[in-house]
Amino acid sequence: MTTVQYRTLDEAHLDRALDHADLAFHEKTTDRLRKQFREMMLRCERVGAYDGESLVGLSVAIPFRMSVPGGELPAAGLTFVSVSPTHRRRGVLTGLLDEAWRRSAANGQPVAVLWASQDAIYGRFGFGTATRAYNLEIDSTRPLALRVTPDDRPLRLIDPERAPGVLAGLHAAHRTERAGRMARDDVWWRTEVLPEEDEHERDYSPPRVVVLGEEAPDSRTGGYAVYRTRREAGGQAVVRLDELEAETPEAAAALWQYLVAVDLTSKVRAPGRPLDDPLLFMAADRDQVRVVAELPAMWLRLVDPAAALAERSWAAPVDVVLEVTDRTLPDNAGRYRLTAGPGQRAVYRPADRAEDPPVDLSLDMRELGSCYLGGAKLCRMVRAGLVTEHTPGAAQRLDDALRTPLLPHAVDSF
Ligand SMILES: CC(=O)SCCNC(=O)CCNC(=O)[C@H](O)C(C)(C)COP(=O)(O)OP(=O)(O)OC[C@H]1O[C@@H](n2cnc3c(N)ncnc32)[C@H](O)[C@@H]1OP(=O)(O)O
Repeated sequence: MTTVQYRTLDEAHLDRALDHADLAFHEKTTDRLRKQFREMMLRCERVGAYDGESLVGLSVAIPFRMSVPGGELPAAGLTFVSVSPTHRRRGVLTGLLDEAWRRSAANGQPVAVLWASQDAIYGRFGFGTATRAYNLEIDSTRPLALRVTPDDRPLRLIDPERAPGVLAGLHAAHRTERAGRMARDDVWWRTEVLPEEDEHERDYSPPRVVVLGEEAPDSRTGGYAVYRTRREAGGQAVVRLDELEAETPEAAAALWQYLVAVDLTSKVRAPGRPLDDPLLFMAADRDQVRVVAELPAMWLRLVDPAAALAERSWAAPVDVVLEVTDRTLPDNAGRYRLTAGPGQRAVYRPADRAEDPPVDLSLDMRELGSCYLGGAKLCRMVRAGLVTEHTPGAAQRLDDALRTPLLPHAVDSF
């Protein structure tokens, strides 16, 4: 019987780690990507699971700053989570995540986030689906019919090399409008948003970047879209939208109409859009703009719930006692009183005082993680039997307090 040890993945083992990840994810990573991943991993927390000298498991945590309602906080973005096929279902993932929690706490990251390869894996570890997304398809064989008059400023195609400098201002200004969005540095723009070749769909064109309006000194353009195209079997091409940001509804309308009007194309695919994408409301003909899938997007785990809850804003006053289960971080389980309100920093503390009222809601940490960014509703979880309401109206009161004007939306997958 061997014992697996968890320790920082040595810099000298980066290539072994990438071979291991290729094995687990059935990939053959190109030399260009290997170089990029090595550089990325050097900036991250890296945990290796070692059986003797063999690397049998890996997890990497990217240090993010993530928007939450009313602000932002440090988050650990887990990726490259993988266990060798020879060591699966022996608790290695469990060991890797235990180590990840310790490191998140040490690094002052009250939440961990990830994109799951399979829906069934992470709920048991206290992760809940915190953002969901629509995949949209637009019929572009005809002009896009909209109920909003598009901004008539000129559109410019710019060189992707220059794009980070031109787009970053608008992206940064709009990022905190929705919870779940990451701050980007120049490296992230170049390697994750604008790489020459798309890592997952290699037959798409290089990125095209279209910008609305004149170039402003503060790089706050009226809006921009990043997209790629691919010729389909029948001869026509498809436009795949990667990102669209706009100052105003009119600016968004101009960019959507541009994408639909690209010649020799018959469809715009817009994966990963927010569930309240303004396009869904401004479209004059919803037969032309169709939701083809709704998917879980980013998962979130409250590692330090008190710190995380204190960092977000609240839409209404709330004072509830929660009975929380947390199988994988048992120190977070128990009875807690949450007191919060507009303009007030939330207090989340053990409900162990004589004056504390009885439990209002019983739930698992997974459900609290789903609700944290304002995306999921406790009332619906009560109806689904996932949350028990002991005090009538308590779930609605907590939902009212957690509510955000726009739904959370994660753009950067990792
Ligand atoms: C954020 C990301 O990087 S997502 C990518 C995740 N990685 C992959 O999909 C790569 C291929 N798969 C793997 O590497 C591994 O199978 C992993 C990482 C998914 C699981 O690793 P393991 O070491 O086998 O998991 P471990 O033994 O700790 O399992 C813990 C629990 O999760 C369950 N579990 C593990 N994987 C799965 C799965 N794919 N589906 C359902 N349940 C699972 C186990 O049954 C176990 O349940 P239990 O606590 O009730 O006994």
